[in-house]
Amino acid sequence: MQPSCISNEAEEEISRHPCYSEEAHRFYARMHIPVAPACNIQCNYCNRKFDCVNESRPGVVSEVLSPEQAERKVKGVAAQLMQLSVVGVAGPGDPLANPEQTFDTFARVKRHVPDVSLCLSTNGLTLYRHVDEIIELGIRHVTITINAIDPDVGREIYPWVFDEGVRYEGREAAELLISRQLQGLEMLAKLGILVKVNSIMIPGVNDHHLPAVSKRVKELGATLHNVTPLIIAPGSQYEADGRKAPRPKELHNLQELLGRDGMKVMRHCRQCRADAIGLLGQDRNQDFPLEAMEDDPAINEAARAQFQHDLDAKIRERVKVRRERHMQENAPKIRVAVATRGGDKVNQHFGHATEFLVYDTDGAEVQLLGVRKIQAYCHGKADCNGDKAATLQEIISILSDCRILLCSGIGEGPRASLNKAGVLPLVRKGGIQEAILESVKYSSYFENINISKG
Ligand SMILES: C[S@@+](CC[C@H](N)C(=O)[O-])C[C@H]1O[C@@H](n2cnc3c(N)ncnc32)[C@H](O)[C@@H]1O
Ligand code: SF4
Ligand code: SF4
Repeated sequence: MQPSCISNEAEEEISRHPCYSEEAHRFYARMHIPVAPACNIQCNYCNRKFDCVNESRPGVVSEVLSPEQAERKVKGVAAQLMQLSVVGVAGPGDPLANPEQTFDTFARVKRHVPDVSLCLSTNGLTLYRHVDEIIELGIRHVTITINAIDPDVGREIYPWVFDEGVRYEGREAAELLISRQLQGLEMLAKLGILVKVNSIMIPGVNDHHLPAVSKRVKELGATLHNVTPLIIAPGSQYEADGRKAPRPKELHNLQELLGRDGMKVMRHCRQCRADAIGLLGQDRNQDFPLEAMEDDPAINEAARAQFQHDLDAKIRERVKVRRERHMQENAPKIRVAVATRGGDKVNQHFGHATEFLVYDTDGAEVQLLGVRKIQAYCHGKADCNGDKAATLQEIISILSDCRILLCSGIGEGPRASLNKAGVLPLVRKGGIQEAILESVKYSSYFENINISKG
């Protein structure tokens, strides 16, 4: 199969995968199973040791599961969560640095919950060695994190790589990793596997290099490019170096640039934990404690199929309406930030938000621009109790191009500060799209705010 040729079967899988399809992410849930603690490389941004309940970022988990425990948990979740469509292994380390646990887990999931898609997220170092297992198990989605294709850039990201008993450092380490990543990508794409490439935007290291990465991975058959911002992980090398996360505008500009070059770009990544369960942005792991899982729960396959069939119809209808209402490129737009815990609803108090979804609207159509994390929350402070005033200023600067902020509640202090900064906070509940359109109409500001600040 040609890399760029997507079969009907693949189209259908994408339409149910919350990460590959922006529409699916409103309705379909994924489950990450944390069965892979070890890693075979070091990235300067990653620290899996730091554990903090407030943290929601990749590499963080409450507990690592054995394949037996993972099976129990997946069965329990599938019995309760009808919209579960994807089960993936994404850490907390690298799934392919723990191949026995990873593939044993996938085999169990396939046996007991055959209707879910399997998904794997890896740094790609040993991918080429596992292609047969991936095909055999029917794993249809693989994510490879590729931050550089130039070893001189890569050496600033990866201090070491460990392969077959040998530790590589410096340029040599980056060279080996990059060649393996590109090799694995090409092999999988040629076999019709849907490959998503993750790249972390690291200002001053690879930000200017990512268009070249995007071009190369597209040539090799990647389906989707997911560029996410660096999160300054406490205890990481980049924290010690004083590196900074990119500004939302810089990330947005880069995503736009890659999109213009013809790559399909993911904009709704929530940079989930390695044990996240539920709709994107709505982590329900705490609702499914392992101890509460039954030994052999009844999974009603017919009910799951009917439920998902109805979801598909809803998605098709939304896509049709969106196409009809397609937002005019040059129409004046209003930028709206939304505090949400997921579920496609305005349901988060401003003070509890750790991220905002940002949309543009012309008053008739609503378009997701991306996710903005609040970096200041756990910004390298071991107790996560940052200075409140500084945190508020950071949030205001992150939302400064927005005209309206929708949240389920907000205190008087932040309300006044946001107002002063030209962002109108409105307390709303319910569906995001409806709330955005209603708030824009409702607002007597409408005439005054019909030109986007962004
Ligand atoms: C925890 S990793 C697990 C899978 C695999 N080890 C990998 O790196 O691709 C999942 C994703 O989180 C990203 N990630 C880890 N730490 C991060 C950080 N501090 N900032 C941004 N992305 C990060 C990784 O680069 C990867 O794309
Ligand atoms: S490859 Fe993944 S798990 Fe390993 S150090 Fe990098 S981000 Fe962390
Ligand atoms: S981290 Fe991004 S790509 Fe991975 S499951 Fe979450 S939203 Fe999807």
